[in-house]
Amino acid sequence: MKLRGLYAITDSQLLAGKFLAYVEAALDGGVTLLQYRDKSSDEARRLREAEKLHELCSRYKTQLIINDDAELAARLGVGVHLGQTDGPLTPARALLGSRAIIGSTCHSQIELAEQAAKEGASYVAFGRFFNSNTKPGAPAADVELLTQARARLHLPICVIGGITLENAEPLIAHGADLLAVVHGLFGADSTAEVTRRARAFNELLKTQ
Ligand SMILES: Cc1ncc(COP(=O)(O)OP(=O)(O)O)c(N)n1
Ligand SMILES: Cc1nc(C(=O)O)sc1CCOP(=O)(O)O
Ligand SMILES: [Mg+2]
Repeated sequence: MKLRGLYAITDSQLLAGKFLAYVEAALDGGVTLLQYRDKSSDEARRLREAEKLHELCSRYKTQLIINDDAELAARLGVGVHLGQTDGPLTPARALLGSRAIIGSTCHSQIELAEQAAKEGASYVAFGRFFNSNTKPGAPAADVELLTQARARLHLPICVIGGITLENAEPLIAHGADLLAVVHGLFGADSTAEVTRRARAFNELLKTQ
C-alpha cells in the first residue's frame, strides 16, 4: 500500500483534556497515519495512552506510529518514527519486522534520507518547512528540496513543520506524499473543526 495522506501527530499539551475526542475527530475526517508523540518520561501514562490510541486506530483502520520508542511500538505491534538521535533503524526493523511502518527524520538532507532508505525506512520525513509552535527549534528546510528528493528517492516523502491548510499546497505540488501536522490540525476550537480540517487536508492531497 502506498503511504499517502494526512499524518496526524498528537501533542500532549495542546490536547490536554480533549485528547481522545480530538484524535477521534481527526480519524473521522480521514487520517492515513497517526503518531503518538509524547516527550514526557511517564512510561505508565505513555503505555496507557498508546493502548487507547491503538484501539481507536483499529476501529478507524488507521495505522498507529509511536514517536521515539521502538520498544513501545513492538509491545503494541505498531510502527515507529525515529529521529537522528533516537537510535538506529536497522535494529528497529529487526525488532518490528518487515511489515512495520518505520519513519526517519532527515531534516533537509537527502543524504540522510538515502541512508535511511538503505537501512529499511518505510518513509522519510523532511522539515521544518514553516515556523512551528510545536517545535520552534527544528532546522529549516526549503520546498525545492522536495524536487530533488522526489528524483532521487523511491520512498514516500513526508513533510512536517508549521503545515496548515493555507500553506500545504506547494509541498504537495513538489512531491510530498504525507502531510505531518500537529497544530494545523489539532489547534482548533472544536471537534467539528478538527474533522473539517482533516477532510480539507485530504481534499488537497486528492486534487494534486
Ligand atoms: C513525521 C515526523 N517527522 C519528523 C519528526 C521529528 O522527529 P525527531 O527529529 O526525532 O523529533 P521529535 O519529534 O522526537 O521531537 C516526527 N516526530 N515525526
Ligand atoms: C515534531 C516536529 N518535527 C519537526 C521537524 O522539522 O523535524 S517539526 C515538528 C513539529 C510539527 O508540529 P506543527 O505541525 O505544529 O508545526
Ligand atoms: Mg524523536
